[in-house]
Amino acid sequence: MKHQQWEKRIAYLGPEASFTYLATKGLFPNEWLMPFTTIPDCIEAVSNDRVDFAVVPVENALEGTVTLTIDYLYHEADLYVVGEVLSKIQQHLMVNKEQVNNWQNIEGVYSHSHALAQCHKYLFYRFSSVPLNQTSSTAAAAKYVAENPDKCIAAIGNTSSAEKYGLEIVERNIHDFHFNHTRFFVLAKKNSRLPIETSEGKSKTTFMLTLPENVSGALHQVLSVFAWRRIDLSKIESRPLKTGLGDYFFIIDVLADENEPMVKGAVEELGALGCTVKSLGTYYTYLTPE
Ligand SMILES: O=C(O)C(=O)C[C@]1(C(=O)O)C=C[C@@H](O)C=C1
Repeated sequence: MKHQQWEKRIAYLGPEASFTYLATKGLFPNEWLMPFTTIPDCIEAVSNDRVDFAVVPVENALEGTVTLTIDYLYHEADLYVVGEVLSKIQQHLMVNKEQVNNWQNIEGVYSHSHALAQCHKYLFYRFSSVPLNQTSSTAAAAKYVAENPDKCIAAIGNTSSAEKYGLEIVERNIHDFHFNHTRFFVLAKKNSRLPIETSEGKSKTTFMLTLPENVSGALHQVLSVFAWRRIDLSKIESRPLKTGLGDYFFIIDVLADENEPMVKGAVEELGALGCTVKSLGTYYTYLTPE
C-alpha cells in the first residue's frame, strides 16, 4: 500500500488495540484516529461531520454479518462505503499478570459478542460453566480485565490489546475455525474512492434493495437481472425491514463498478421491476498485513 499524507479524522470502534483499530491504523497510518464506544457512535460521527471517515466491522467469516452496522446504515444513516479492509482475526485468552498461575480457575470471560461466538467450542469445552460477559469491543474487554487485577477473569482479544493493557496471553488461537477474517467498511458522506493504491484489483459495489410487494418470484427476477448480464454477486443477504414479519431488505455485493454500463442497466431494470435500489458506492478492498 502506498499512502498519501492527509490531515483526516477517522472514527473507529475503540478503544485502542481493538481489531477495528488495527484495521484503521493499517489503512490510515498517518491520520488522526478517534476511538468511539459503539458502531452507531462511529457512524453518527461521520453524519455529523465530527470526522471525515469511520471504520466499522461489517462481516466476519465465522459469525456472519455485523447486523448492527448493516441495519444502522439502512435505517438511520445516509453514508457511502469508500473502501473495505480485510483483516485476519486471531483470538487469544489473556489474564492479569497476577492471575497467570490461576487462569484455569477463571470466574468470568469478557469480550465482544462476535469474539465470544468465534471461540464458542473452546469456551464450551474448557470453561463450560463460566459466565460469558459481552463488552463493546475486544480491547474494551482487555482494558476492563486490566483495571480489575484482583478478579480472576479473562479477556479474549488480539496480541496488541494484551500488550497495550499489560495482560498475559495464556492460550493462543482459541477461535474455533482457522479461516477467521473480518471485513470492515470505511464510511464517508460523499460517494468517492479512497486515493490509496491497492494490490487488490477488482472493485466491488454494495446495493441495498427492497422487492415490490406481493409479486411472486420477485427475488428470482432480481437475481436474473444480474445473472443474464454476467454480473458476479459475492454476497446476498436479507435483513428485517422492521415493519412486520416477512418484510425484508436485501444487501447485494457485486464484483463490478456501479458506472459500468451493465451495472447501470441492471439498476434501471430493477427500478422497472418495482424494486427500490440504493447504491452504497463502489470501493476497493485493502488487506491489513498479517
Ligand atoms: O471487538 C473488536 O476488537 C472489534 O473491532 C469488533 C469485532 C466485530 O465486531 O466483529 C471485529 C473483529 C472481530 O471479528 C471481533 C470483533
